[in-house]
Amino acid sequence: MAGNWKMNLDHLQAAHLVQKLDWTLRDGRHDFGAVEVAVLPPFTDLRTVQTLIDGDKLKIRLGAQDLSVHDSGAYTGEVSGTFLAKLGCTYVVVGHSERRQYHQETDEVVRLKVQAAYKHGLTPILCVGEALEVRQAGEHVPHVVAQLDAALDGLAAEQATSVVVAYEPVWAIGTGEVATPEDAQEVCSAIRARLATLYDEELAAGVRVLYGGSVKAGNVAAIMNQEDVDGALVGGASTDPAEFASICRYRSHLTA
Ligand SMILES: O=C[C@H](O)COP(=O)(O)O
Repeated sequence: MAGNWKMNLDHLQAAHLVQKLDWTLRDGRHDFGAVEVAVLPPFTDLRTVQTLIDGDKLKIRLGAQDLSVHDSGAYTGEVSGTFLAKLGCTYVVVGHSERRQYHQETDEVVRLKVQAAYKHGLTPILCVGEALEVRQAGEHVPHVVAQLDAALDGLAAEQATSVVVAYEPVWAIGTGEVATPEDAQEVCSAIRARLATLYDEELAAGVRVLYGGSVKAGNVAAIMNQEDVDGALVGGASTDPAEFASICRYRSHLTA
C-alpha cells in the first residue's frame, strides 16, 4: 500500500503525518505483518521522514515521486537516484501520468528512468494507464500493454522480478471516479499476462501489481478482492493518516 502525497505537505506536516500514521498502524488490534506500507513524499520531505523512520524504527518504507535519468551533473532542478538511495528510499515512482502529461515524459524517458532506478538500487513503481478517450475507444488494454513493453524494454529478468506496476486509469485519478473492480482486474490481469510473455509465468506471478485512482477506505475492499490486484497506489486519501491507515488496515484483515 503506497501513499503518493504528490505536491502536498511540507516537511513539518510530513513529520506530523508519518508519526500519526505509524501510531495508527500500531493500534495493537491489527496484524500488519503481511502489509507493506510505503509513503512517497515530495523531495523536500524525504530527509525528515527518513530521520523519523530510522530514529523511531517505524515500519513504513520510503520512496520518491520521480528521479532523473542522469546520475549527476549540470541538470538544474533534477534529483539523482544516487541521492534518493542515500536518503533511504526503497521505491521511486516512474512514469506517473501527471509526469507524462505535465512534463512531457515519453515512453523512452520512462524506460530510462526505470533503468536509472535499478542502477541506484531503487525499486521502480512503474505507472501505466489510459486516458478517457482511449478507454472509450476500447483500446485501454493494448495501450497499457504498449506502455509496459516500452518501459521494460531491455530490462533483465533479475531486475524485472522486483518491479512494481501500478495501473492507474487517468480518468480515475483525483476525480472520485473509481474504476470498477472488474475494470481494474481486466487491466491488471493483462499486465500480468504480458509479464509472463516478456519473462516467464513465475516472474509474472510474483510481481506486485497495484491499482491507483480515487482509492479510499470505502472502496478498497472490492478492488483488493480482485485476483490480480496486489495493492493500491493511493493519492489524495494518503494525506489523511486515519484514512490511509484504514486502507492499509483492510489488507491486514486478510491475515488476521
Ligand atoms: O499516485 C496516485 C494516483 O495518481 C491516484 O491518486 P488519487 O488517489 O488522488 O486519485
